[in-house]
Amino acid sequence: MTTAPIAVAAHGLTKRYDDVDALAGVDLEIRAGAVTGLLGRNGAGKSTLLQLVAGFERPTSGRILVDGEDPFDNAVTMADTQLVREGGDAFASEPVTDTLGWYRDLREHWDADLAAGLADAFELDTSQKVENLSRGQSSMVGAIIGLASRAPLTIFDETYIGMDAPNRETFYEALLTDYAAHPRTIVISSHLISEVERMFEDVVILDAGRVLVHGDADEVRARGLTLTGRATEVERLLGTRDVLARRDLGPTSQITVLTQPGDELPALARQAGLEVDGVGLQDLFVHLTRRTAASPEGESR
Ligand SMILES: Nc1ncnc2c1ncn2[C@@H]1O[C@H](COP(=O)(O)OP(=O)(O)OP(=O)(O)O)[C@@H](O)[C@H]1O
Repeated sequence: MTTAPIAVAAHGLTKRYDDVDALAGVDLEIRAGAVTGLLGRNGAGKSTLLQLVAGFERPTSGRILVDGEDPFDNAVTMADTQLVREGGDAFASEPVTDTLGWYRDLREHWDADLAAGLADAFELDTSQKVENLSRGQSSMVGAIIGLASRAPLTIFDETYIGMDAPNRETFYEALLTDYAAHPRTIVISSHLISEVERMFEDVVILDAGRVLVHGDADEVRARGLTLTGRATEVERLLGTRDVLARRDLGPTSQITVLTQPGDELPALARQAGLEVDGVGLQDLFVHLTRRTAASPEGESR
C-alpha cells in the first residue's frame, strides 16, 4: 500500500449493461492529490465510473487505470482505494463499532481518533446496530469510514445525501481539514452542487455516459457568463456564441453564454454598459446538461 496520492486514467472506457451504455467511451485523467467533483444528471454514469475505479466491475471495453494498474479485483489498488457509497457498506445486524473495527483492521492508515471524533461531532451512538440507524445516521457511518480510512484514493459517491444541513457542514469541514493535513486524491460525486463546489479543485461533468466538461473548477466556472442590459446591445455583442439561457423583459435582455479562455466578451460588455455576472457551477451544470438533453449532439469541447 502506498501513502502517495493516486491518479486515475480512463481511455475509451465503456460499460454496457444489457442494452444501456452506462459509459460510452470515456477519456479522463483524475489528478493525483486533488479534490475532483464528479457531476452528472441521474443515470449519467457516475456510480458506474466509480465502481470501475474501485475495481468492483470490469469494463466492457476500453481501459481504466488506477496508479497505472488495472484495478479489477486487484488487491494492490483496492488496498489504496476507499469507495463510500450511499447507504454505506456496513454489517447491518451488528453495532456500528464492529464495522468501524473491520475498517480499522483493513485500512493501514485508519485513524481511530478521527473516527471517534467524527462520531462525537455527529452525535452518533456507535453501539447501535447499523440496521436500526436512520438514513442520515447511515450516511454518517459512510462519512466516518471515508475520512478515517485516509486511503490514497478516497471516493464519496453521494455519501452524505441523507444527512441534515448541519451534519453535512460538519462533514465538509472535517474533509477539508483532514485533506489539508493528509493530502490524497478525493473524488466527490454529488447532486448538491452549490453546497460542495467550494471543495472542488477539478470538475468532471458526465452526461449520458460521456465526458461533457472536464477541467480546473475555476476555469469551468469562468466559462459561463450572464450579460444583462439593453436587448439591442446584448444582441450586438453576442454574435454567433452559444446561448445557454435567455430571458427578455421588455427592452432588457439577460443572456447566459459560454465563453472561452481569454475571451474579450466581458470587457466589451462592460464598456457597452452591460451588467456582467459569473454563473455558479450549479447553474452552469443545469444549463449545459439541459441543453444537451434538448440537442443530443451537444457542443464540442
Ligand atoms: N447493474 C446494472 N444493471 C443494469 N443497468 C445498470 C446497472 N447499473 C447502472 N445501470 C444503468 O446505467 C446507467 C448509469 O447508471 P449510474 O448508476 O452509473 O448513474 P448515476 O450517474 O450514478 O445516476 P444517479 O445520479 O441517478 O445515481 C443508468 O441508465 C442505469 O440504469
